[in-house]
Amino acid sequence: MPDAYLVRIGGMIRDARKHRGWTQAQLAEVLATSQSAVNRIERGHQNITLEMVARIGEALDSELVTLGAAGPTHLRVQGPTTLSGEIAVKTSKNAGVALLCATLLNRGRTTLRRVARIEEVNRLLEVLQSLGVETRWLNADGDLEIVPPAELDLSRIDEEAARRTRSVIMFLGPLLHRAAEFQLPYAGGCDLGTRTVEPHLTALRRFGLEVKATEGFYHAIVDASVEPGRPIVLTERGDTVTENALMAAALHDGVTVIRNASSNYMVQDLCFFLERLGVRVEGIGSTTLTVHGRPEIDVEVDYAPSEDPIEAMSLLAAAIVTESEITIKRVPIEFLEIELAVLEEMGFRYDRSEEYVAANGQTRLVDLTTKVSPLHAPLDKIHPMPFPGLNIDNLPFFAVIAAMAEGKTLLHDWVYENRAIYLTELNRLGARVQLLDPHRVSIEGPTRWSGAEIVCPPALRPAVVILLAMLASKGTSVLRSVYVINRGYEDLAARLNDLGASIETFRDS
Ligand SMILES: CC(=O)N[C@H]1[C@@H](OP(=O)(O)OP(=O)(O)OC[C@H]2O[C@@H](n3ccc(=O)[nH]c3=O)[C@H](O)[C@@H]2O)O[C@H](CO)[C@@H](O)[C@@H]1O
Ligand SMILES: C=C(OP(=O)(O)O)C(=O)O
Repeated sequence: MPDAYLVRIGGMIRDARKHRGWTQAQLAEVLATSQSAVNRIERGHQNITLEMVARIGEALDSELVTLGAAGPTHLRVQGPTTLSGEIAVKTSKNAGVALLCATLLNRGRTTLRRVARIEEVNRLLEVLQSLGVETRWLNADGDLEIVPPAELDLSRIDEEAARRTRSVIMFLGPLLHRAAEFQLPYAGGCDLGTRTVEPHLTALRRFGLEVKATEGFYHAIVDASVEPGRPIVLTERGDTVTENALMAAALHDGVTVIRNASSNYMVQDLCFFLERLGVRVEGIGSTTLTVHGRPEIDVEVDYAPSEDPIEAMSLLAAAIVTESEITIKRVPIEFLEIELAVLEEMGFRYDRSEEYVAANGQTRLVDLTTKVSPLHAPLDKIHPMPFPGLNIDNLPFFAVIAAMAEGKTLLHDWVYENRAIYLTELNRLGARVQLLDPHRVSIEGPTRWSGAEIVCPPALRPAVVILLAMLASKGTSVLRSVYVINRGYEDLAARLNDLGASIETFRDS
């Protein structure tokens, strides 16, 4: 079994080589070694000296190892670009983070397959490690092994990592069964305006959890004698609140009914995972979930979360803004149907393959091939709804799509206080986005995009939308401080480059 650090170094070398457009044989020739040696190095199957790392870095013109604290990363984009070829959608950030939290329910070893190697996952792994959980990447495919300690050390939680994620809030559900009293740092994440935690606290109170917010911490006290009894009715059909309630119910020795539950993709993946843990969940995919909990879970479990509908939507938007034909493989179609229906109404044409099943054995996937299509604005406004509506995280992509369409499109982002405001940054690239109020933008297309330098807004999806518009923009664009993109996308720049984009990653010297 290769060591995790060798796999990581191998992965970095493979990425840098692909970025250069070299084959393994070409790299081997420059290093005066064999193609099979390069193959072993990239798979983490060969011990590698520092000198070799330095030689490879030099050959690939890539800083594989940096000393000291690295500054923010930026992207330089040359446009306009036409994309071509195929790209496969990675597994979802939001199922990934829910499943990482859910591993805290299990005293046994959990293996998660093809987890997206994104910063949000990295931060949660740091938090888990700080509690004494052993985590290990098994290979370059993103298979991840998680082994909990006999007792979690909640006093040593990595605050800095925790505060950079929103998902740490989902530790509450599993932890309330493992400690009578504990503290969690306030959840952070994207700056989308105030995001409430009240629905989480209301739901978890039914399991005896009382939380006081003091000086940057949630101070939690658990009364284990409290049982949910009658059905838990969520005050919002939110995704993470549903997941928190599900995880609390999983270790509750009895049957818990959750009403007004989200039936979104990450919730479904969590339910399938809970079933693998031996927790029966009835009503998966509906808004009433009945959970048959177990007082103790100690199993060896292997699970493969499904593909990310938001990444699939991002890639559709990339094809549309660059007027390109690409094939997007492994699209979780059941979570993208409304988006595609709206796009069709706007004139978008595409081919879709027969359906096939994701590695979780449940989610239906297709391959989509985009066609260059003249678009027009839809007659009605575009607005998101909890699943099965148009996904809340997909709404921002309609800004860049609307900018390509003839006419005026109204987007109504009722969900987040700040997010629509960031879409006006597209104006710096030539778009005509008018902010009508903090939640509504009117976008007039088509657009003649031209390059500009923009600092990433502190929100994942709007930041990606700007990057996609840069692909279509004439000349050089610079997108500064892209951590926020790396929070939710693995190697996005390199993968777009594989489709023909020209994006260079750099740091301030
Ligand atoms: C880790 C994770 O899975 N994150 C997702 C999850 O975050 P999460 O579940 O944390 O979303 P929030 O609880 O912040 O909900 C998003 C916003 O929608 C509002 N709201 C939500 C449901 C509802 O029925 N009524 C209502 O008003 C909330 O008050 C909030 O302002 O769901 C969001 C909404 O799909 C997505 O943007 C996030 O990507
Ligand atoms: C808002 C998002 O994520 P998070 O809940 O992790 O902040 C998102 O994925 O767009």
